[in-house]
Amino acid sequence: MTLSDLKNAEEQAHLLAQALPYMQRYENKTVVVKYGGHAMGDEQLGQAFARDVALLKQSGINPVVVHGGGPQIARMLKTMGIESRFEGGLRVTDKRTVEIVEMVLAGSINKDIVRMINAEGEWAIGLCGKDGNMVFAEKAKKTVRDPDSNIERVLDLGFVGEPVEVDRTLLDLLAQSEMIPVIAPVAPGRDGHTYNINADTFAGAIAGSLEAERLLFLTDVPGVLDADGQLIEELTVAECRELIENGVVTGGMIPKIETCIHAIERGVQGVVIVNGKAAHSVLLELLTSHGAGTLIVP
Ligand SMILES: Nc1ncnc2c1ncn2[C@@H]1O[C@H](COP(=O)(O)OP(=O)(O)O)[C@@H](O)[C@H]1O
Ligand SMILES: CC(=O)N[C@@H](CCC(=O)OP(=O)(O)O)C(=O)O
Repeated sequence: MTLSDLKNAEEQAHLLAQALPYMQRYENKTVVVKYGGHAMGDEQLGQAFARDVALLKQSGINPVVVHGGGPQIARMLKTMGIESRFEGGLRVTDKRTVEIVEMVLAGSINKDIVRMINAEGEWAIGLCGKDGNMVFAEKAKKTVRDPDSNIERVLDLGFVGEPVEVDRTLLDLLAQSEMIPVIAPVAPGRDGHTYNINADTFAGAIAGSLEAERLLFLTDVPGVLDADGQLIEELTVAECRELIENGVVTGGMIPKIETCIHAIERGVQGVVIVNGKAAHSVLLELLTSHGAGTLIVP
């Protein structure tokens, strides 16, 4: 059952009673929600997501939204006639591409999410890593192993960054205020360049710095799927590594899983990958006994 299905006060009271222990558990705690580009696009679902975020804040929880926008960037690049390709789940980003990435992520998508949360009566504030010196990045140093020769090769991904410094000052201030931060994964380097950071990686860095109680990934699949396409409800870090190595996890799921592993190793209490295409997946995951998706544990 979703909140929108509720028809009468009795049902609402029942649901509230069920949610109360969970609300108390997360009270004054930080929950980082990574809203993936594939989970976006439908206005009603987007508004349901915004309502969930607003409800968390109203319940005394500290929600921090980090968003992606891969498909939206792809559309804009196509319109502008710019070719784009991925290596190991990351977009190879040249100078022109990083400008479009910043425009789409820190511009239109960020402000659209802010608009939707504000429409729920809250005060969202749209940011990226540049604001308040929040995040500094370095050029990503990624390698891939050639499956035939087993030789490791360094990838030059251009202006793809990895977050190397996170300053939580601004986010701590916002946590004590009415504001809900909505953050785009773009950050400057100390070298003066702007870097495109995978939104999962960025969300992991923010969650780690804030010592978040939970990190939730909203994507377009029910969770991590096995080789037969069945949902895996719980995974250990070792099992995650195995799934990447044997090729069951590919594409955009690779940075997501890698982020989960890092986040767990840095002390984030729980990491969950859920279906952002199901209405109110954030509330259902956090505030009901039937949490959905894949839970990653140490
Ligand atoms: N084993 C797997 N289980 C689930 N999804 C997978 C798996 N391997 C690859 N994927 C892909 O990962 C995608 C989610 O990552 P991504 O495209 O980056 O989404 P988002 O925009 O939400 O970050 C899924 O749509 C799916 O195509
Ligand atoms: C380096 C890199 O790949 N950056 C991503 C940033 C957006 C993103 O991660 O969006 P999703 O969460 O929707 O996939 C990109 O350019 O697509």
